[in-house]
Amino acid sequence: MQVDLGNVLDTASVHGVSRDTLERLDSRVADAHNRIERGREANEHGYEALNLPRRTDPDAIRDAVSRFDDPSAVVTVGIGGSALGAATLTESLESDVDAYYLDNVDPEAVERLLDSLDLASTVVNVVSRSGTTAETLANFLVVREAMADAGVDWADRTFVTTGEEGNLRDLAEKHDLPSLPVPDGVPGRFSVLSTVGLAAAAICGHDIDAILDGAAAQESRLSDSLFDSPAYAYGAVSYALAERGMRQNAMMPYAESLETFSEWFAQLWAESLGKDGLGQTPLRALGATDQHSQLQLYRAGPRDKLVTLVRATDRDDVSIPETDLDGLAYLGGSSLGELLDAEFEATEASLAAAGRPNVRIEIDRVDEYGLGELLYAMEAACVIYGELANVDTFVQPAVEWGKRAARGLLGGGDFEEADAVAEKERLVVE
Ligand SMILES: O=P(O)(O)OC[C@H]1O[C@](O)(CO)[C@@H](O)[C@@H]1O
Repeated sequence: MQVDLGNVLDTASVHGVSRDTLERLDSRVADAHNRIERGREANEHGYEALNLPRRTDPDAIRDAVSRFDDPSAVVTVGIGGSALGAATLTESLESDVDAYYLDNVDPEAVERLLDSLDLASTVVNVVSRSGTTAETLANFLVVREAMADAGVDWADRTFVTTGEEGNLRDLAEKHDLPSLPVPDGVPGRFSVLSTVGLAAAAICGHDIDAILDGAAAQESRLSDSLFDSPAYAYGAVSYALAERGMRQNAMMPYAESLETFSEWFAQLWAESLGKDGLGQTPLRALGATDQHSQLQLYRAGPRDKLVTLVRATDRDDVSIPETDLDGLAYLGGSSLGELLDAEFEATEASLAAAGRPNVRIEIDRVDEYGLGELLYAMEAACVIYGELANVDTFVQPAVEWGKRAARGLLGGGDFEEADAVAEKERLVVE
């Protein structure tokens, strides 16, 4: 994996950073790295996430899911970091096992999925660190009833990934369900390289050792200089640009298989860095498609965005047939991969020509190793950004208000937040 910072330098973009600025920033990176290393060595909450490549036990994960012989599908019932990491892995890699995610409570979508499944050959993986998340538990109760209605012994097709306490742990113990622990000290958005993200990947037959090997490769690159660590280079430069007004970061992978990665990145970046009025808003984009929908804004809209362009340098390819159609001969005999690369490089240069900062991230292939590298590097980038911004990267207190309001609206307790919902200001136009 490599990161190319060329187009964020002040020689390439307005609001860019000078090499002198990067050198000064590097001394702050050294301090932040030392703080991170102390946190890792002490297994401190959050920093522990960066120890996962060495701490996660792939054999324990494989053993736990080995009981489910030859499933046709796996449904992960979870939300946020309890679903997005697994989804990123399974939707980036090919498998004979269909992987689905119930990470919302849209009744039509839940019903449509359950109606489509052969529940007798489906594995259900219920994932919740807290074991109390309303959406996850509600969906599990619906799935359990659907399995019972289908004459399927739900306890025989279900395993649970959860903390040591909470409703889900109680349920697992009550019904003697197979379960996997969630790692202590690792917030959900940082847990993809643990049981939380790797169990579904293992059920789908993916090489979870290679995922961890890729992550370990990026772990080995963490250093006291951003010039020696792709992860720290990306995180530090993202921070420096946010300080210069680039308060949005468009994550734009040029690979359909990385579309869900952008969703995972969005939670990681938003929930970690959106604190104390600070943060950098992650935008989800996909190349080359969003050149035809969002590039106009990125290139000619407000000068408030960093664009992160991601691609694999090696991929399977499809030839474009020769053609005698006027004006299209230049495409004939080329390939879709060559066209995708040309679009990537043209978009990169187009942004630079308009003085719009952009970073290039390249992995070799979208395979288990490459995904492990990319995911670990983004987590480490997020951690160093949080240290430089001096925010508490590993908590998410702002999400609790809405949870209390929703629970109160459903009669789950007396919460003043629910009262506030009833007092909404109204100006209705029909
Ligand atoms: O794994 P849990 O405890 O169900 O939480 C799911 C998600 O909800 C959040 O706690 C936010 O509400 C995320 O940080 C987390 O990934």
